[in-house]
Amino acid sequence: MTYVLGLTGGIATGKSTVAAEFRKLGCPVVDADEIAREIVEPGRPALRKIEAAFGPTVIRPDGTLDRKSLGDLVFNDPEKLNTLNAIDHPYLRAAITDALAAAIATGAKVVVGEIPLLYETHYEGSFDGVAVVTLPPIMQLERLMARDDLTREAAQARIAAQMPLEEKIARADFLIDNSQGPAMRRAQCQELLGQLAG
Ligand SMILES: CC(C)(COP(=O)(O)OP(=O)(O)OC[C@H]1O[C@@H](n2cnc3c(N)ncnc32)[C@H](O)[C@@H]1O)[C@@H](O)C(=O)NCCC(=O)NCCS
Ligand SMILES: Nc1ncnc2c1ncn2[C@@H]1O[C@H](COP(=O)(O)OP(=O)(O)OP(=O)(O)O)[C@@H](O)[C@H]1O
Repeated sequence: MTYVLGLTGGIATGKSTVAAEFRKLGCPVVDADEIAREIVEPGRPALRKIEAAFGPTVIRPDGTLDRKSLGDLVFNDPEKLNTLNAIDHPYLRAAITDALAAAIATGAKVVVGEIPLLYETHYEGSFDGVAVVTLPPIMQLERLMARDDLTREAAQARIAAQMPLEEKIARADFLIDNSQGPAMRRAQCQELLGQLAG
């Protein structure tokens, strides 16, 4: 039996870094951010709907989505974010479900679904358990500002666009503390895998 583990957390708490660790340890990982980029490739229906809803300024001259421009719009306006979610999420859900089924079909003992909005979009039912990657709020803000070259205000707006990390922590089945270095991260992933696959 495969154990299907959901992996989530706040923005920039380190989900992708932790997912990379699980990959190294042999687990197939389904990455919702990657799938979210695929469903808005040129020619896809979601991209046409986004252009119709947000106008031509969110499309680059080469026909691809201008992610920075759309991000600036939606992360500063909850109504616009709702509009984007209503367009994207049905396509996302279908693609994530297919990708998880394919990963489970490999027969791996543990399959990981890295889903930033796992709780916000009620994906809990797709998983046997959920691990939340945690970080003190000040470190989350600093890592987000540094990684995406955002001002404090822009970073705070992105954090505020998600369910508070505290609430995700309260719902979690497992916690992975990413405030320390790679050795501690690896040890926690190994321990969790041992628990799940054992
Ligand atoms: C708005 C977009 C174009 C901004 O692109 P950008 O390259 O700047 O960010 P990226 O996609 O790498 O996302 C970075 C992080 O932002 C957060 N985030 C992304 N989308 C959302 C959202 N709809 N609501 C809240 N937080 C979000 C997540 O923590 C994600 O890991 C992009 O995030 C997007 O298309 N979002 C809608 C799709 C979605 O819901 N993705 C989340 C998958 S669960
Ligand atoms: N233990 C750590 N120590 C220092 N920096 C770290 C650590 N783990 C991750 N980072 C850095 O923090 C930033 C956020 O990490 P990562 O991109 O994995 O977060 P994420 O949760 O996947 O983000 P998003 O929600 O945007 O997808 C990155 O720049 C990453 O290199």
